[in-house]
Amino acid sequence: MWFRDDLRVTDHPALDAACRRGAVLALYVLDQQSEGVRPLGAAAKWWLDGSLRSLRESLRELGIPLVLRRGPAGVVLPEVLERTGAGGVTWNRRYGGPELAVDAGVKQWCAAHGVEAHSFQAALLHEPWTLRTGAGGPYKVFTPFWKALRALEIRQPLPVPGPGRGAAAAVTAVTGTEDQDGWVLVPSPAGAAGLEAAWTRGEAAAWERLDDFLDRVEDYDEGHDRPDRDGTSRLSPHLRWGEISPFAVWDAAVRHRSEQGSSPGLEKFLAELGWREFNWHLLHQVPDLHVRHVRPAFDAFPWRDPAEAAADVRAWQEGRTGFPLVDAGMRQLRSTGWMHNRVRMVAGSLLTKNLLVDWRAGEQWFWETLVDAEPASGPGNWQWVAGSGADASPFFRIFNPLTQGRKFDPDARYIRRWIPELAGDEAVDPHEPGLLGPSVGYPEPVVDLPASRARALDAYASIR
Ligand SMILES: Cc1cc2nc3c(=O)[nH]c(=O)nc-3n(C[C@H](O)[C@H](O)[C@H](O)COP(=O)(O)OP(=O)(O)OC[C@H]3O[C@@H](n4cnc5c(N)ncnc54)[C@H](O)[C@@H]3O)c2cc1C
Repeated sequence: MWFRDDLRVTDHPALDAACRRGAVLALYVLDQQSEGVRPLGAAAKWWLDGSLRSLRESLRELGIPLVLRRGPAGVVLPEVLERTGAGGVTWNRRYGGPELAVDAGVKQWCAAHGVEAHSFQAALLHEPWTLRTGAGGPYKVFTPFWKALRALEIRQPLPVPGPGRGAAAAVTAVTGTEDQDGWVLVPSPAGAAGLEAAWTRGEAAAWERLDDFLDRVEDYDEGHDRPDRDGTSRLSPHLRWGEISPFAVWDAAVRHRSEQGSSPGLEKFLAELGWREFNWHLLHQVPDLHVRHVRPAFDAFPWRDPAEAAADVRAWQEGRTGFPLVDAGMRQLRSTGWMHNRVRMVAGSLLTKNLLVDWRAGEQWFWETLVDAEPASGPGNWQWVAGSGADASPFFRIFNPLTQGRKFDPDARYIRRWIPELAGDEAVDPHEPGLLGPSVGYPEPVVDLPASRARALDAYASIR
């Protein structure tokens, strides 16, 4: 059984199928080499490290050994299958272009060598090729996509397989496993202190978070846009790593609804799961979504020259733009590997519109620093923010980061939490940083908002 972005034992169709068939060996391949597969960012590696350790424990309880290997999966899989003499291999499907190519290669090898290969749907509520518009094409607009998705049946999650299906120790010995410590997924444990403080990785933690969130899902409608509150589920890294399946989340939410009654909060939450699906379906249509514009007109967009914009990009990365909501978010990101969705949108708008920096630079930074970084919702949302994506926010919708701060962090609790320079004097309004001057040690704004807004609109006019 080949584990990938599905580091769990509950609702795991590939594990379930393998256990029904015979003795099971679990394999995880750290593949940073196959063509086109994007090497993981630092925060993602940190998450993977803990998640794999947690998975190993869950599998141990089932008596299933976990073998760890590194290298191109198209080479490692055949080698492991040959060494063990396995009659079959199962996995849950992935949807990124390079990953699909790797999986197709392994399937081909299996067919040529008399090894059965079976893949399963586990990461998405519906396969990207099953949802089609009336004209037969893929959806490019969220609302009809969501309507179509909801009209189809969603299967029930599977239980954890029964114990006693693990392969014999001799099989593991012949395969050879690598030592996870040797992978050095976390080069600087001290540097990961903020991540450690913010998260518990693994399947049990994912379920705990879901249960805790559903107790307050009724507040989600009002609270989901407020970074100063604990108003969202924070399930994104658990979903990213497949520690919990979307089927399990959906099922729990729907059961909550039948017990407690419907609420706008719960419906909004289900719709966010819909946005996750929408982005994965989009990735299936545009496999190089992290570099290719969904709207080709943006290929001619006059982004600023990277060398000229470098200092501004650094200020943005380090949370020193002089716009408190954005800086609070960028500092939250650096410290915890996560940022509130509203702040992601405002930070993205400042970078791509006021600073006129190519969204791909922002996406790359998020890829490096987010614990939930993934190839669909990352680029999909960046293109949404930049205006180049499917069903995107129009380019001329340029957030004012100061107004956004006042609206969504009215008491400046979020800002004060992440920007100590602005936390000291209660009499000072952190939403007006320009008035504070450098005396508090907080930078002046990197751009003039009205002038940069006008520059962005001119740039957009040039490609229309
Ligand atoms: C510029 C930008 C980059 C982003 N990059 C990523 C990314 O790399 N990975 C990622 O998972 N999300 C990304 N998002 C979407 C969103 O910000 C996060 O999914 C959300 O903040 C996660 O917090 P949560 O789990 O508390 O979400 P909740 O509000 O509790 O939502 C529940 C789940 O729905 C899904 N979801 C919610 N909003 C979105 C959305 N806009 N798009 C897709 N799925 C969504 C997530 O799986 C999330 O866990 C990005 C958004 C922006 C604006």
